[in-house]
Amino acid sequence: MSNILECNNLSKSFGSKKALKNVSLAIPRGKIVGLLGPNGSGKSTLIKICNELLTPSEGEILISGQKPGIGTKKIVSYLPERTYLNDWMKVSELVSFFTDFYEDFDADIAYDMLQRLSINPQDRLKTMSKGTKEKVQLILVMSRKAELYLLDEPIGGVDPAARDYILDTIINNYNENATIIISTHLISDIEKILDHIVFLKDGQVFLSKGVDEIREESGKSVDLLFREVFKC
Ligand SMILES: Nc1ncnc2c1ncn2[C@@H]1O[C@H](COP(=O)(O)OP(=O)(O)OP(=O)(O)O)[C@@H](O)[C@H]1O
Repeated sequence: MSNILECNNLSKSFGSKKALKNVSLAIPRGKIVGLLGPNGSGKSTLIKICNELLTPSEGEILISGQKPGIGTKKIVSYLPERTYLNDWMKVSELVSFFTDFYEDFDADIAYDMLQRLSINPQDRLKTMSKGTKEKVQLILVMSRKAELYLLDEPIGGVDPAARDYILDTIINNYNENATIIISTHLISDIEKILDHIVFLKDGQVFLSKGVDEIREESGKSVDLLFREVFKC
């Protein structure tokens, strides 16, 4: 089967600023991938190109063999770095909205995860703390049966005690043939669930490798390797 994501010599410029430079990547299906890099290294730019929010300056990106567009929106579930949901809505209304909007949305899974995380579906988003809003958004995104999940900074506002629980909930609810790409700075929290990592440095791929391979070759955790590679 084809790779879920392929970038071929992908570049993106904003004026004279090159946010991505000749990025070539192949991400197979069924993996949990950490898209890691310091501030400004191009992570969100890459994710936005996957979602057609930005267009490449050069090169191409293919999702399941297709350029980003209507076809790929059906198979990609995207959690943006900033919330886009109407915060006057109740969680139950958001679940209905997603049910109407996405054919692959499973409301039962969403309600099950909400219950496990003790979130009342009758609460309005605007009355919730930042971390709880993040949980709701993540639950909505992960309740689709997508082929590719793109999560841009999913758990930054969630307290450390709840992070593991959320990660477990995600892992137990998603389809094993799907791929999850997670952009995050919380590497130590998330590395136990990662199969593969991509390090971006100044808009270029510095490293793209299996996590087990990294540990075997270097004897280091991903978190430690990141701190060494990107030492200020
Ligand atoms: N709309 C834009 N206009 C101009 N420059 C931009 C724009 N969006 C991003 N950039 C620049 O592109 C580079 C990559 O930004 P990007 O947001 O992709 O980084 P990131 O790795 O997601 O960073 P962070 O970890 O801080 O979220 C940065 O230098 C940023 O300033």
